[in-house]
Amino acid sequence: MISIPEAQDIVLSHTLPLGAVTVHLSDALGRVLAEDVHAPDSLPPFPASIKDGYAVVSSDGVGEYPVIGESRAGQLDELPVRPGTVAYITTGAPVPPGADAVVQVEDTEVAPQGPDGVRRVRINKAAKAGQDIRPVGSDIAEGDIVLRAGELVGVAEVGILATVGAVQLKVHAKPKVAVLSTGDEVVDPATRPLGPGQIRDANRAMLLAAAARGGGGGGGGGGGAEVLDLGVARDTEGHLEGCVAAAIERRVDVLITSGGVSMGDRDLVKPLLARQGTIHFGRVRMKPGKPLTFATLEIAEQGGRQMLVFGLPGNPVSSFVCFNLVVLPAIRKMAGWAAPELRRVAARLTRDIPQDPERPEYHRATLSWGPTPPGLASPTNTNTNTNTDTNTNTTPNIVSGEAASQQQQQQQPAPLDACELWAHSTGNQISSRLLSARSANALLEIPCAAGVLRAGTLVSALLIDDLGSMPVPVAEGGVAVVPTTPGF
Ligand SMILES: Nc1nc2c(c(=O)[nH]1)N[C@H]1C(S)=C(S)[C@@H](COP(=O)(O)OP(=O)(O)OC[C@H]3O[C@@H](n4cnc5c(N)ncnc54)[C@H](O)[C@@H]3O)O[C@H]1N2
Ligand code: MOO
Repeated sequence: MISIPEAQDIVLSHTLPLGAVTVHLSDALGRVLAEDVHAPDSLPPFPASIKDGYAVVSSDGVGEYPVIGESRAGQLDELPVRPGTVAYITTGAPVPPGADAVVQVEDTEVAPQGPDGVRRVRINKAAKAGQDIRPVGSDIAEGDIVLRAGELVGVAEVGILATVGAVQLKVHAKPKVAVLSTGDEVVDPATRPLGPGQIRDANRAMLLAAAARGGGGGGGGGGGAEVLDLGVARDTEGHLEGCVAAAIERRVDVLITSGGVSMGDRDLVKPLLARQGTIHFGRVRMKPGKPLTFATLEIAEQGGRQMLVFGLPGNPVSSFVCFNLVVLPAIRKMAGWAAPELRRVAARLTRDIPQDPERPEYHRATLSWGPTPPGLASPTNTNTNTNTDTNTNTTPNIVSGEAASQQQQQQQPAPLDACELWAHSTGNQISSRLLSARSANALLEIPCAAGVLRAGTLVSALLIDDLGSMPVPVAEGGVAVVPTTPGF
């Protein structure tokens, strides 16, 4: 059996970024740019006022001046401001020729009109040359590369692209991903009541959602695959073969199957893949997901193009974990991500976690950031320890209820450096229990050993969702205990 890092390397070595396609700006979110984007002009394109006030000649200083005109945003007035005069100006408007500073309206007062009927203003504070003016190109200079090929388009990037007028963009194509469930017991989610021996198909809906979401940031926003639902293959060679043929015919880049990859006499996926292509691995040292299978099919009748096939184990949690660990990085690489691997952070366990003596485990957990949760003493070590014994370095003091509440009161407000990421286990980790993936934003990397990792131990965690929706720790009484920068 190979390890997960080996499996990931094999998968990525068979995965190539897809070619470029042109999309409209409105479809760019979550995509990876396939070319550099230049600014065709400067921003601001003219010297622009930062304030509502008066455009002045700075050397004039404090005094009363006639207001010889107005410059408003969107209206270019060519009136020159000569020494001894000022012009009214609004935020974002072009600074008229002759003026070299802006005095905000708060530093002025209306003065009595002159005998000529011209409005006058008193400037109460002398301005320095350049004050409250954004020079031409100070935000973006003409010709600047504002985004580079390989960059992921997020929300701010959409704004940047719009700013420079890039409405047609070259991005990497989205991979086409087909999802197929297998098994005679697996029936449509709409089935009610279930017949004897039946279970509803959880994997297909879940894997379609996971592939469509991709990895451009939790909660959607593109970046995922174009998905195709292939339904459920019955446990016959003929039907399974027909479903794989449908994936080929639809020219998908990736086929994800679930179920039928372990050792049963109806586990037909591996033999079929072996007949039609090359199986690169069929068992991985991991929990859950041991029978994870990866194959490539070369489609002769389609110019020898390659289709990746991931045979995920049928247990829903195994499918979920395997998708994140090996399929998602492949989808990301196809979509142009330069670093498609899951991101790793460190987090401390909030409770003891038993280890598996045979396989390293990807333990589903919800990470949250904050001070030490009630009941755990402040961490004193940064040691990841796999021993079974009660090592004092990794075993926090569990404080009494009263002491815990005193500690909680003292945590108002907690210092920033007393906060860190905490990993809350999702409970029973059996691979059939999909509720163990509920609200999980990380897979904890629990080493293979005959022991227990104690509460307070620091472990590595792979992010499978963004942290923007992580839970907010609250102290007893409902008070938020997440601190801010001192003085904020
Ligand atoms: N003799 C052995 N048996 C098993 C081994 C082994 O090494 N030796 N490995 C076990 C492990 S680990 C896993 S994981 C499973 C994976 O088995 P399969 O991929 O062949 O999956 P199935 O047998 O088809 O189904 C397993 C389980 O999941 C349910 N299932 C399947 N598809 C779906 C679906 N779309 N939605 C919801 N649930 C689904 C299915 O009913 C089974 O309960 O094999 C072990 N066996
Ligand atoms: O690997 Mo299986 O996914 O343990 O249940």
